[in-house]
Amino acid sequence: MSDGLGFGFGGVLRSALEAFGPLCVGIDPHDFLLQEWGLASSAAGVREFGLRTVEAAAGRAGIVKPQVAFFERFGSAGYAALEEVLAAARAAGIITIADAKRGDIDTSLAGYAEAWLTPGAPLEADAVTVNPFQGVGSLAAAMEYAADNGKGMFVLAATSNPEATEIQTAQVKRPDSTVSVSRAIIDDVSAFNAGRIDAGAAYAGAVGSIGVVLGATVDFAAQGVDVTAPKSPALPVLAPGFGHQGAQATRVRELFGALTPFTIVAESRSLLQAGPAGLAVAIDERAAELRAALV
Ligand SMILES: O=C(O)c1cc(=O)[nH]c(=O)n1[C@@H]1O[C@H](COP(=O)(O)O)[C@@H](O)[C@H]1O
Repeated sequence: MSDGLGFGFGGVLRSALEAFGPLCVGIDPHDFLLQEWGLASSAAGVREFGLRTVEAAAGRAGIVKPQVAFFERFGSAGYAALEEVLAAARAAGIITIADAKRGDIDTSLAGYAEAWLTPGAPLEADAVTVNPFQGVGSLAAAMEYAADNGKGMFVLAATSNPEATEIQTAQVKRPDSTVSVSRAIIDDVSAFNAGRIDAGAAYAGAVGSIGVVLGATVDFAAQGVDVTAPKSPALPVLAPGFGHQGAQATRVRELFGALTPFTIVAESRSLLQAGPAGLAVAIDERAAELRAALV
């Protein structure tokens, strides 16, 4: 399968963004939300929560992001619930990002890539979040696997939580410069995407299969992250931190600058707290606000 030229995950993402705008509905069945929704804190509860969220998102948002942790706490029954939620989203034509934040040495990470990104696998998603603490190089084989299968990955680079600043602003020596850890991760992912495009086949509209996670609460300038120049191929950005964590979705262009066209605006609690009866309206309202802000 080709990628980066509009046929792989980058192409799928581009179509979803064109059709629905950048809103990604997080599926985070916290206990307080299960209670508010009148659901049990159980595998059956998270299953129902996930399926109802997919139903509300269908035709309103192009992307959902189930937070694997909230399903995993119920063991195999929780995973069975997650499989159903992922399948329902796929059947509804919604892009799925499994928020599993996996990281390990390359051979073990390959197992995770197989679990989440193999077409037909029980936990098949369109993309998975990964943690580069063991080095972006440890992700290389998995990134190739993703791209070969028309799938995507989002590599944590500048995360939304305040505790991350110390490690992510640490300086890394590169041949020509010294850059922050966040910047180094973004550069490495961008280099991977560029390398997947055949030499001489540069295509102005290409979108990479591998993206980065950049939290909307981060001060990018202070963290050495450059959002002033577009990447080629375009770099998909998963941007949590909107809504409950304080960033305003309507400020997406101001915050993400040249990266805005492929920035995914992810919100979980701020939408989900509308409850099962109000969720569809909440998604419609946020999607419309975003479309208006991006005109
Ligand atoms: O990878 C993520 O999605 C992620 C990265 C990050 O830097 N910060 C962050 O909050 N997240 C996830 O995004 C979601 C945010 O949820 P809300 O704060 O309720 O919108 C949670 O599932 C987090 O695990």
